[in-house]
Amino acid sequence: MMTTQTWLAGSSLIFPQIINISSSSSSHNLTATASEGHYCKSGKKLSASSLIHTTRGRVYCTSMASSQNIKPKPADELQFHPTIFNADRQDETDVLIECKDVYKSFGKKHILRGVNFKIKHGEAVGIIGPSGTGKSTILKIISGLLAPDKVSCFRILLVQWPLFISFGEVYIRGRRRRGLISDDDMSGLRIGLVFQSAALFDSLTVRENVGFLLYEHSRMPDDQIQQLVAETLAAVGLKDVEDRMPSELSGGMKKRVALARSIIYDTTNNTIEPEVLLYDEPTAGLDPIASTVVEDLIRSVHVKGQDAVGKPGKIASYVVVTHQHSTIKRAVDRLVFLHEGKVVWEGMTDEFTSSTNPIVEQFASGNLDGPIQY
Ligand SMILES: Nc1ncnc2c1ncn2[C@@H]1O[C@H](COP(=O)(O)OP(=O)(O)OP(=O)(O)O)[C@@H](O)[C@H]1O
Repeated sequence: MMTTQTWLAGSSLIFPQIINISSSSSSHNLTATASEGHYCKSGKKLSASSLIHTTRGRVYCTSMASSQNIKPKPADELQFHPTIFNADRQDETDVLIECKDVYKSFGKKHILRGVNFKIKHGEAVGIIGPSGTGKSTILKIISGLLAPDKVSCFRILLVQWPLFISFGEVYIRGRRRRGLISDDDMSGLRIGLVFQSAALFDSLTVRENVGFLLYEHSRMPDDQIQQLVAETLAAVGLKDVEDRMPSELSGGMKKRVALARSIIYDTTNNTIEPEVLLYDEPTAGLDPIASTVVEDLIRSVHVKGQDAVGKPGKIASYVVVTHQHSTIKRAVDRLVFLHEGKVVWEGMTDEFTSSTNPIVEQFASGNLDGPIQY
């Protein structure tokens, strides 16, 4: 088991906090643990009931929820520009992430059984499907927290020579990811994973939490980080909270701080890479209004949206795993439906409720009768 502050060989992702992640694939074991006994650069002891896997690049495993200071706009006032998905006119150069025949089993449980889909630049994609079908698992595989299984087909050629064919891969900008998290595989794209649960370092201030990556791994001077933290907090509708401790924040504020932490980046780095955010059930457990606020916040940090201070968002594409109809309608443009470990339907959000696919129809209506059986 890896403990906190562990550097993964050759990795390019940073995990300020990961909750309840575990994996035992290949040589990398990722397990969420408490961060007791670990210190950040400033010498402060990190305390949180969460794990930190810190590596050089960045996947931000943070949290997300209601942003109480941002008032939701009515849907008809929102200026979103959905990416038109047209299978016939797909431009492969726009593809940021591709899951190609991805398999994943946990022991004898075969969860993913050949998952195929692509995420293009500018897209806002929802992954939906029945419970336990592997939605969170595919997010963890995309972010590099879990490795897909290698499935080998044993074939006997006519000459009786065995041929092994391996498949099940994630491609990041057309390059196959090797192993779990690797610098080579991830260069050119930053991927953030935003967990539903709050996961701030209790012993650090809001400023230190949001600027964690920059304080630890950039050469930016402190005053520049301080300014960037303030700007990023303003982007998610928070002001004058930098010096507060997480215990002094409401639950919704904590989750906004976590979102700020997931979108901050080193502005002195010449190569500004596009960023993809993966949200795992960001509106689960929220009341309808709080859900709307979060859905708009997700839109606002996207390149096609505007943040709380009117600046265009920076997230190139995002993927949301959700069960909430409101989130499906408001926060994403295209849907990927997973069932029994495979993509059984893809379509635009407005096609979801009119689909005649029996699986989608049953899911959309909540009917007990149909192909989905619990
Ligand atoms: N690390 C793990 N070890 C063993 N089993 C796991 C692990 N991670 C996930 N699973 C199992 O894989 C299955 C799929 O889990 P996953 O969380 O991906 O489903 P999901 O579609 O996101 O479900 P839900 O909609 O209920 O959140 C579940 O049966 C789960 O128990």
